Amino acid sequence: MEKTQTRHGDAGVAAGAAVHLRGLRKHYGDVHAVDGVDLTIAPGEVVALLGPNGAGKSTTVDMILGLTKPDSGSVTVFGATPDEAVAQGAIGAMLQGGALLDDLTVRETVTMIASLHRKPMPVDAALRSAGIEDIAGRRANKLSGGQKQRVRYAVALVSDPDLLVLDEPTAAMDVGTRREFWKSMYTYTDSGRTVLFATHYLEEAEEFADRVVLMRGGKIVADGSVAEVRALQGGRTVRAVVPSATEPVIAALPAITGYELRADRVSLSSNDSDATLRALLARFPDARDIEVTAVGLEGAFLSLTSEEDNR
Ligand SMILES: Nc1ncnc2c1ncn2[C@@H]1O[C@H](COP(=O)(O)OP(=O)(O)OP(=O)(O)O)[C@@H](O)[C@H]1O
Repeated sequence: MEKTQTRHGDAGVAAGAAVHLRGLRKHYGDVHAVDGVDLTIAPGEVVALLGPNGAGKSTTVDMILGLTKPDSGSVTVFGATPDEAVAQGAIGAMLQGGALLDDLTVRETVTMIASLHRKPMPVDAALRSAGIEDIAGRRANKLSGGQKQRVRYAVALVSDPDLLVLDEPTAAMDVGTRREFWKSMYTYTDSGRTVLFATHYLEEAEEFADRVVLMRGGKIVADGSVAEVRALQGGRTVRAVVPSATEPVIAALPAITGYELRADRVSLSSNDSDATLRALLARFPDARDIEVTAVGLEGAFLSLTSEEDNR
């Protein structure tokens, strides 16, 4: 829970934060795209922004980058306005479908962007980090979707920014390319830089983020470490093969919040897996291949983003 800040205290927090959003709002007619977001990201944090389609992630990202002006509320990036932070090269951004110039090669594209910045990293270092040295001579119109994404990543990186903001960075990448991409991100975050990325891939958030911010209907509905957000949706899943299972008995097992019975396979959602498992074994001694797993981030995501809008 965030504490109420005094004017002076809030200014102090804002100055020390990588990203500081306070009372941020953006409405389009009746659509409350972002509806009162408070968020402070400390330098060095790797934060995943999650939420279903239309939750307000891109609009939030656009306001952090100064591409969209809020209706009300404030945004600071390392204590400066977004425009100042961008001008200083402090923010690198990789946006969904950011345009690339078809006639330029990959190297020319990255070199051109580097020339716009005061203290860029060497172009070769950016190409290497993005894993695109081997296609440096290729024109943008000859690249696959995943390769284009990596060029956008090199473009975001070349100013050597302290904050990287990535909107669905791996959307067009295959599984192998995604792995490579995140490996390169590790190198970047190891040096203490800050990353905010919006994603639809929960496993990416689970694996790479220190912190998960879950949005729904323009508001933040959960914010914490992966383990904390997962724990908001307590409970476990008990799976077993139960040849003699019958639906009425399964449905009456203690502590279950849901069940599925397919042929002889039983899957039980439980908020006390010990009690459920004991009763299952007592009723069905032939139960075998038993598995108890914690509800993943996906379970928390689904439950937190699909509840009725009653907040
Ligand atoms: N320029 C705009 N004009 C009107 N409505 C907009 C505009 N931009 C966004 N919206 C609306 O604001 C809401 C939030 O959109 P936003 O793109 O921020 O969501 P998102 O969480 O990024 O979704 P997705 O996962 O689909 O990218 C949506 O209902 C969207 O239709």
